[in-house]
Amino acid sequence: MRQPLIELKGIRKAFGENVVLDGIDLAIYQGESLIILGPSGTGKSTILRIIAGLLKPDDGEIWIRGDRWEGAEDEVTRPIRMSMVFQQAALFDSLTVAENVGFFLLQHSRLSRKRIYELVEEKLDLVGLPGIGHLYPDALSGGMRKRVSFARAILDDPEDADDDPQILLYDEPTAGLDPVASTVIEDLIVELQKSSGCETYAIVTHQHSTIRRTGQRLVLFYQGKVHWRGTVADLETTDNPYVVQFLQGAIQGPMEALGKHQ
Ligand SMILES: Nc1ncnc2c1ncn2[C@@H]1O[C@H](COP(=O)(O)OP(=O)(O)OP(=O)(O)O)[C@@H](O)[C@H]1O
Repeated sequence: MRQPLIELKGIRKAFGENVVLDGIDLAIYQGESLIILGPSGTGKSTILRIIAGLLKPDDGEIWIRGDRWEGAEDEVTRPIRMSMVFQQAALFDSLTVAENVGFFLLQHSRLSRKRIYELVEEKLDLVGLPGIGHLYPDALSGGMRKRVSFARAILDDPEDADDDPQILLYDEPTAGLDPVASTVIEDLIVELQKSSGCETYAIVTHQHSTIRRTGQRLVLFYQGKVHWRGTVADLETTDNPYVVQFLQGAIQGPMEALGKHQ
């Protein structure tokens, strides 16, 4: 059987009395796009932050390429580079677009500033925003800000092979965007899988178009547990009551319309 790039086993996380993840098993395989879906407040962003090493689980194991990973908060021992695109584009308003995209390399790499800005321009071109490096974020639309944050996520140091992102994690990449802007972002996600050098990604979303256009394998979370696993094609045929309710947006069903965490 294929070995997952990342595998989570029995992950548990509570905030005070609020048990958000209750024994989650999840695998991400090389080259796939995994969609984590489910209603609000069910721990989707929390699991992404645990995968990214931004949050430690209370219990459970994280395996990377078959080795147990214990140093979730220890950058030095991280055996894999992941990039995360946050729900809010999380750009610094006081920096130009180019400074935002190049931020990490400007701080940490030995590349010249000229070279970094060339790389920044290449990535801006890749996300369909050539020539906007001199602008400040407040001059951009929400969709453009998202695309800038994608450019930042895929920027790496070409002279440092260890710096290449191997997994991209997207937290609700199309939230708050109109249908046309969502389509642009969804196309970009699919395009980046082919052209950015990082072919593996996980996306948290509850937008139906994003699920269908960018997803391959899906897991459905509800109240801290996985209630369904399948493929995009399976969405058409499954009679799993959680999936049916989710797709129909129905109030009736196993998921509370307004759960205590929503
Ligand atoms: N740092 C934190 N401290 C306390 N509670 C938190 C923290 N982070 C998340 N939570 C709680 O954990 C639960 C799950 O949050 P999470 O953001 O993972 O859900 P989600 O499924 O991504 O929701 P949404 O779709 O609305 O973004 C919520 O009840 C949230 O309030």
